[in-house]
Amino acid sequence: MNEETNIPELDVDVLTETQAASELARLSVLLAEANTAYHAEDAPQISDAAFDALRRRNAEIEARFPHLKRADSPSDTVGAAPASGFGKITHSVSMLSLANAFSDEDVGEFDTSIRKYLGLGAEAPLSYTAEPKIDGLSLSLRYEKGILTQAATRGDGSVGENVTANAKTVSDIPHHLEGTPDVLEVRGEVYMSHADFEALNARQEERGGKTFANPRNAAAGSLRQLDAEITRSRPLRFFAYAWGSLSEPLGVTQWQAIEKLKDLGFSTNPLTARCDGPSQLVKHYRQIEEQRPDLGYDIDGVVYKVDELELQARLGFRSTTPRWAIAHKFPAELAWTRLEGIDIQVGRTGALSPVARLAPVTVGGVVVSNATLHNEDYIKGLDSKGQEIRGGKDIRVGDLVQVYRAGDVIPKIADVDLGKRPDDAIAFAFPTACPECGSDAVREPGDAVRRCTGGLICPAQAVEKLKHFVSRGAFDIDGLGAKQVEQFYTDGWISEPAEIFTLKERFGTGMQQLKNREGWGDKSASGLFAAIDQKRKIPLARLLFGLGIRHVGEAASNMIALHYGTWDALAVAMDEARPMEGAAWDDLISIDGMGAVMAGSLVGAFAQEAERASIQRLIEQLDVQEAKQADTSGSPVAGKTVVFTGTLEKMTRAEAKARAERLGAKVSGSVSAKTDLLVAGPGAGSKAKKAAELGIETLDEDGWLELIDGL
Ligand SMILES: NC(=O)c1ccc[n+]([C@@H]2O[C@H](COP(=O)([O-])OP(=O)(O)OC[C@H]3O[C@@H](n4cnc5c(N)ncnc54)[C@H](O)[C@@H]3O)[C@@H](O)[C@H]2O)c1
Ligand SMILES: [Zn+2]
Repeated sequence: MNEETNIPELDVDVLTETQAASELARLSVLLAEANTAYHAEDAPQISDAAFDALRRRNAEIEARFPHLKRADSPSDTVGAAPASGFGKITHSVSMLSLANAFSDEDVGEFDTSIRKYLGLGAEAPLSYTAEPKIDGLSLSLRYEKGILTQAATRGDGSVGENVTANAKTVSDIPHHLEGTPDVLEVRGEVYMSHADFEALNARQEERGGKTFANPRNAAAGSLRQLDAEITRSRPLRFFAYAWGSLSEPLGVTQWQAIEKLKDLGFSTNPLTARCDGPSQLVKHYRQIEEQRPDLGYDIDGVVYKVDELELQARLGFRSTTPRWAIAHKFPAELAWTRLEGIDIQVGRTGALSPVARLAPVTVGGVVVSNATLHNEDYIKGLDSKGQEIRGGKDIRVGDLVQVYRAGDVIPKIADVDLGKRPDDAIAFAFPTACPECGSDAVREPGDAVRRCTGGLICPAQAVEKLKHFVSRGAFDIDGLGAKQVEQFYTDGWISEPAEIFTLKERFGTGMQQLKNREGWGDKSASGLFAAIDQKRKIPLARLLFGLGIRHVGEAASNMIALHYGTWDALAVAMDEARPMEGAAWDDLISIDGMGAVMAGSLVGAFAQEAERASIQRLIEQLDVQEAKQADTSGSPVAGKTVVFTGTLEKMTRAEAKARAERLGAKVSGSVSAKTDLLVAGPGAGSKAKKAAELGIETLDEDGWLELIDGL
């Protein structure tokens, strides 16, 4: 069981091949969704630790079943595709991620593997640079003849978002440079200081705007604004630490290049050092770790890079990371504090989530007063398999607990000090009734979570559902955010999504008073009605995502919408699939990325009478747009099954797949008799062999690009 996604997970070593394939499909969807939430929306839905665990699980399954590795494998992706709304910039040199080291031994191994790759003996000199890993987002700045012409985010590593106007508002980013090569692409990190972050959140809070979970999200959310004037009002900073295209080298070592960037007028990090080997690297790491609380900005590790640029060039890249660099991450941060209470929050799907209320404590420069307790077993000291965690120690109100935070969005409790437990502390009794509506809260077999059975009568579920309904990936109604729907709900004006669309007819002129209410600014009622009316016409995928059905995220909604096309077809199919067997069920399960859990949840939502009636009332207010595959007439690959293998040099796997799918092709992860075309880059192995055996047409990357040229 993944603690945060609450989905049962089988051990990797007992998976059958079929289970493994469906698990890889599921993980690719989950990870793609998490990546979009984190990188494209700057609003992570799960913690970094949960994300890293899913990614590791995916890698483990791929290692056991290499032939099942998907064309869109999350192991081969960086970040997320550029968000719509921004112009796109194709990077002349890819912007990649970094491999991680978690221990001193890992650093030793990093040095050893580099020596081995370069054929250097253990004693041969080999220097590195060591510098803080800034927790922000990377940005590439292009200067032509000294003038800043372009700024791009990393995006998916090969295509980023055009944020030129925004970057120009960052005080650390020069608009003109003297004495530069004709082409100079400077790369570095945009970040926000702790002080600016807190002031920004306080301001946002006052205005009823969006607040940010941490400085990284704030920096990313501020740079990635469609209106550069908003970026200008946000205090962003920039450290330069790398480069892309250059018409002339900046030096022969990393160190020289950074010095040169500094001379040109960029801020470079003052804690950068040159080190002679692993022991010096680790020593510098400890020094930086000590200074970390006083830096005033977030860092999450120290980056080591081979100093000689010629050696960097020889070492080159893996699919998503350079071989010549590694990020030595700081361990999870820990602090002890008193647990003052346990609150139960009720979510959109009725899940009762226990939250620890803590005596405020600073963990890594951030004041923490809440931590997640996951579920009732976790409080008891058990994991999802009924095995002991924390040595089986339960968590009680009054306990001294160890809080930990690993660059994480949500702090957790790592340990309990039984020696300091008050004599009168009693085991926590997890409620069996919903604290919000009093309905029974039940736990289905195999589910770690206890859920309120109140459904639509539960105010907590109703509010969370409404908040989700108006969220960015769903209806995204201008001027109607989480705060506003909550207020409408409390006032009794809106109790379900359909009522958003009948607000005007029910309250009409009475709503002029909005203006005078907190959080509404100058937004007039007529402006709000117009924004609501605009969203009556809604794409099927957004509608489906907006319904907030358990397990059905954005990516899944897209696929389901494309599969059924229209609302009517979808609704009929869900009714037919209700017995969870038969043709309609099989058809549902066949959708790429769909598992039995998601399918069951989807069918269940349509089968539940009150929920269905509520959905029906909503549909009557809407004009649901048909989801269509792009026009593929004239496409030579429409209807064909294509497999990509080997290294693609001009596009990422994800891009190749997306483009092929837009052209009407079906992209598969493995070669079979049904395959029509294999696109094989360098390093293509067993798949190319199999294709040759089966007599399947094979093209190299250039051949493929030529085939689809102009489409
Ligand atoms: N919570 C979630 O849902 C979620 C989703 C996706 C990713 N993540 C988290 O994001 C991280 C993965 O993101 P990533 O691929 O950007 O990798 P990363 O952040 O671990 O490392 C790569 C990045 O480090 C940055 N960097 C900072 N200082 C640097 C320096 N001095 N030199 C070189 N690079 C420097 C660069 O921007 C580079 O792109 C993980 O920690 C993961 O947990 C979380
Ligand atoms: Zn309830």
